[in-house]
Amino acid sequence: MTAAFASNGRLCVGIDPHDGLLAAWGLPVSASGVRDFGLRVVEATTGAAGIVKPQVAFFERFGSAGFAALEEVIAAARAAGLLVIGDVKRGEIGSSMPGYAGAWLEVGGPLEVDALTLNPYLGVADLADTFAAAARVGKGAFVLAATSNPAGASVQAARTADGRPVSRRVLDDVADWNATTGDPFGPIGVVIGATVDLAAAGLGDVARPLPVLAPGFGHQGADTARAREIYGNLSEGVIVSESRSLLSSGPTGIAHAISERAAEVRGTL
Ligand SMILES: O=C(O)c1cc(=O)[nH]c(=O)n1[C@@H]1O[C@H](COP(=O)(O)O)[C@@H](O)[C@H]1O
Repeated sequence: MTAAFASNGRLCVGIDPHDGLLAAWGLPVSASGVRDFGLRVVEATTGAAGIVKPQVAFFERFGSAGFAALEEVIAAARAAGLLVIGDVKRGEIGSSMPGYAGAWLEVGGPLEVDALTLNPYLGVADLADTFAAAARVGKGAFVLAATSNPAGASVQAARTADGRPVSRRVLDDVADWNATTGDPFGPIGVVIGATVDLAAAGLGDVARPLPVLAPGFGHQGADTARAREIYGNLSEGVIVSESRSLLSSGPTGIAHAISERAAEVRGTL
């Protein structure tokens, strides 16, 4: 992860082709529209930032044509040297997880990404084989711990039997798993929204560093300039992720917007 930060930086550009953005970019709300949108974002990111995160939901809605579009976008990003985080938010009982691991982590597979987002609602232990599958091929995953949406706290701030909030238990389980690999700083990270009050979520005093995918900046209200202040101890692992705040610059303005934000992230983190 340290090497990835050095080569690809710590700004992640979200590829979220909302209907309104497609219209603003002069693209149809269709599989070809999301394909062209994704390819243009990849082109704009190349040379300006090093990580992209396609939001699979916006592709999946077009069925097989949407997945074909996503395959093209992922392939173009990887060919350009960008790291790709598949925002798929998958999570299943352990016996079904190999299906997802095969889909997103298999080397040479059509949807191969460098890391994917995982939902721990069925228990972090049932994700462990997927963590191992990722680690074996030099990939990673980000497990939802404290999400940026206000509704998330209703579950994530609840206390587990030992008194820890769910969000803290998820983070601790991920950090414990990383420790077994001999590389405590990854390969598995957590998602913590920048809109979250870390102290209230039981995350204010984490002593072990780990990768943190950090959405919630820009459109959802958090200020990128405050990233270090928001994440405190966890700042060393933070990847700032922004979608609409960059994508709304339009096809002609986005490359410049990404460059500026990347410089801001470098200066802040
Ligand atoms: O896993 C994510 O990326 C994610 C987690 C979270 O807690 N909050 C969150 O907004 N996201 C994703 O990050 C993106 C945020 O987009 P913007 O609000 O437009 O920057 C969306 O694709 C969300 O699904």
